[in-house]
Amino acid sequence: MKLILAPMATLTHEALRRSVFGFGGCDEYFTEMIQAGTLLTGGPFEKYYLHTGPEPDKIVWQLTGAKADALARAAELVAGVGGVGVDVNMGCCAPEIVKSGAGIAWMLKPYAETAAMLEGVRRAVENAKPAANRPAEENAKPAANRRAALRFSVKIRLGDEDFTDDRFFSFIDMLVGTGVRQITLHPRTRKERYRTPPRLEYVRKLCDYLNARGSDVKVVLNGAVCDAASARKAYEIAPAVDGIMIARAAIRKPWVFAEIKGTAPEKIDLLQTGLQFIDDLAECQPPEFYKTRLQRFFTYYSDNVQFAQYLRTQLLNAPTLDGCRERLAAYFDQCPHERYKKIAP
Ligand SMILES: Cc1cc2nc3c(=O)[nH]c(=O)nc-3n(C[C@H](O)[C@H](O)[C@H](O)COP(=O)(O)O)c2cc1C
Repeated sequence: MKLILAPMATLTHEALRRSVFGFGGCDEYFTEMIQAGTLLTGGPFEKYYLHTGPEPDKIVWQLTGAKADALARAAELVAGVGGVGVDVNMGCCAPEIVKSGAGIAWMLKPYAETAAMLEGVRRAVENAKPAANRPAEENAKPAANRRAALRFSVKIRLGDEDFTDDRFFSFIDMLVGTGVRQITLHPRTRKERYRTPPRLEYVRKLCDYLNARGSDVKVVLNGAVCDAASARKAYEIAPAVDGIMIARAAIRKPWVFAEIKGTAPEKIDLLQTGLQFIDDLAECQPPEFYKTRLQRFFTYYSDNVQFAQYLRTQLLNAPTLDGCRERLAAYFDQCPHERYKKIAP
């Protein structure tokens, strides 16, 4: 069973992937959602969304957008860069995204419209040409020997508040009909956001439903997995899943995948891990993004210490990367016993 880093806007960029990789990595890394329209118009920061390090062959591009045509063209572009797959975000509930017609809005539109968008993206992924920045050896191979086309997938929720099993599974029928190869289910409704526990039994129902129809579409479970015990429990609920996807816990603990695999070190140096993240951020992101990316990361990462709120406030108000480094070091100078976090075997 695969362990997968979830897509998280402003969080799952190369610096965070390097942190995860530093503890042994995971099986696939979803990028943060990439705005299809903006990617195509080629803004000054778009190149940063196309970083693939540190494990380019494990990248899954996640796209968001309200326009079918832009999504298809962006899919062709990212698929040309390489990686494992291209995913369409159909679960984001942020009001501005939904209002624009993207994210979960695709679960609420007439099926014909959503199916047409998905078919366009699938064709684009299948037809993508290798880009100039693919390794020359790959491009030189005869077409038949080149890497297979990237996988085409979607990430969804259960739907809107009035969702019913019938409606959910007829939506799944539509997805399968478009040639989707993998479905990640975050089993909450639009309004539930993160308030109620995810209904993981729906992941099992989805596996059973597809299995009963002889479908080979893969299912990935996402929601509230944060350590080995919760991963085990999730897997017991839905043993036919192909993978477990982790979002917030991977920011709090970039070692969470190692923890689940039983390969984490006995103790984690919280200072060194935090400093390394800041160094990687400086290398992988433009200065204009430092502040928001630092804030997002340390909002979660600070949970590792006793005075989390104090550390968070200190770091969120640090004016520069150096200021952030100094404040992080100062915290562990004051609380040296907190620097090393023990990982339960
Ligand atoms: C800060 C933040 C940003 C997110 N951005 C995205 C995104 O870009 N695309 C997406 O499909 N889901 C996004 N999500 C949802 C997560 O991928 C995931 O579905 C959700 O957090 C539940 O998983 P978890 O319980 O492991 O955190 C985001 C979640 C958070 C907290």
